[in-house]
Amino acid sequence: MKKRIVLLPGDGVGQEVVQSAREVLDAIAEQFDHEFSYQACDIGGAAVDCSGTPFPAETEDACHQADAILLGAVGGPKWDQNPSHLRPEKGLLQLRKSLGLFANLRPIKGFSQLLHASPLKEEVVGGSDLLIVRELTGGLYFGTPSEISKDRESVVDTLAYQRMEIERIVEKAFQSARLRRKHLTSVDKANVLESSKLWREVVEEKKAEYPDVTVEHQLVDSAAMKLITNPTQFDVIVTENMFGDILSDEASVLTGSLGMLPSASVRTDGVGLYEPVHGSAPDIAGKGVANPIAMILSTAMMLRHSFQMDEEACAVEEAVQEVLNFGYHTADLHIKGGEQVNTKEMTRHVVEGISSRNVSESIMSCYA
Ligand SMILES: NC(=O)C1=CN([C@@H]2O[C@H](COP(=O)(O)OP(=O)(O)OC[C@H]3O[C@@H](n4cnc5c(N)ncnc54)[C@H](O)[C@@H]3O)[C@@H](O)[C@H]2O)C=CC1
Ligand SMILES: CC(C)CC(=O)C(=O)O
Ligand SMILES: [Mg+2]
Repeated sequence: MKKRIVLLPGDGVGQEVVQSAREVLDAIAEQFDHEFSYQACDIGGAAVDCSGTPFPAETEDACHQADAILLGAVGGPKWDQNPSHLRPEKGLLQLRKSLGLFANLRPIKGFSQLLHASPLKEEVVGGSDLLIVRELTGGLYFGTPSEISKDRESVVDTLAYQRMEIERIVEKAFQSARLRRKHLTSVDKANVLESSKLWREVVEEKKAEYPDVTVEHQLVDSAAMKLITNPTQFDVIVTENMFGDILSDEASVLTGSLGMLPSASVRTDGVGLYEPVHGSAPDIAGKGVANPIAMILSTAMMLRHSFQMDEEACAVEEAVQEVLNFGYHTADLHIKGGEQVNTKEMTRHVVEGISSRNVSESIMSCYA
């Protein structure tokens, strides 16, 4: 199969982990006889430096024509003082909005080898397997007005949602729950926010269409606590943009590292954007030590969701599983008796796992 993939490395460790994704895709193409063509484009701080904007028109055009997009991360201290329209993060928000990618799927499933890599007790973390369905193109990150007064004495951000925006993400979450353990937790702040009251109302209306799915509502503050004290109570969590952003970084603790969490940003049909949950990690950028697994698992999500390449996605996930079985891990993790490796070595081990695989092997496990 022929596929056009746009690569958006962005900034910091984004550059390093997108290179890993490309090597993994090359191995998949060779093993399964596909033809992947790549177009690398600028976004974020790199684009501000080259073109004076975090989301150049050429990048936007390329993304609209692609079969799928892989993004590393954007941002870093170099651009922290930029005015808001020249912030790298703005480029990513514009990309998501331009493509209408309203649903961000963030699976959180720990690997058994990494149970003790979490600071939480093994008996708490064990068996946790959840999916955060985060609304991605509305809420506080997109509301207007969003401005600071000239005298810098007052500031406003706006949390706005249209009913339609809530309905479509809630539907996506119900559909996802149907394919999993059929339990949906809607997380909001309905004791205070009008947007959350409408959110809760929409969930209540929609649940009649999904009688096989059990539904509960939780307030975001206590949900944040339960996520790390009793994570196995969750199957699918649906929530608005900023709550989902924060809860998913928190949930990464269950897996041992933020460097383990993949994501897919999708709409009802069409192109998808696949991006790790983590950011540009300026504290380790350029050192070659970043964990590439979040990006590699995002690549597996791309194969499955955008290209319907289930076996190929499983091959990537199984190779990651195998590498961890051998005890290889990057510096953000620890495996008892294992060996610490850098980004390139980790990637090479995953690539070797894919290349040495017998294509007729049965599918052992699928990550998401
Ligand atoms: N999707 C994106 O492009 C995102 C961009 N950002 C941007 O990234 C920059 C840094 O933000 P932070 O709050 O520091 O969050 P971050 O996610 O970049 O890093 C948080 C911590 O996790 C570690 N970490 C992250 N990814 C890792 C990986 N692959 N391997 C090993 N360790 C990893 C980092 O070293 C750091 O200690 C900011 O400019 C922020 O706006 C933040 C989140 C998402
Ligand atoms: C630009 C930010 C909203 C990126 C981020 O933290 C995320 O999407 O998780
Ligand atoms: Mg985030």
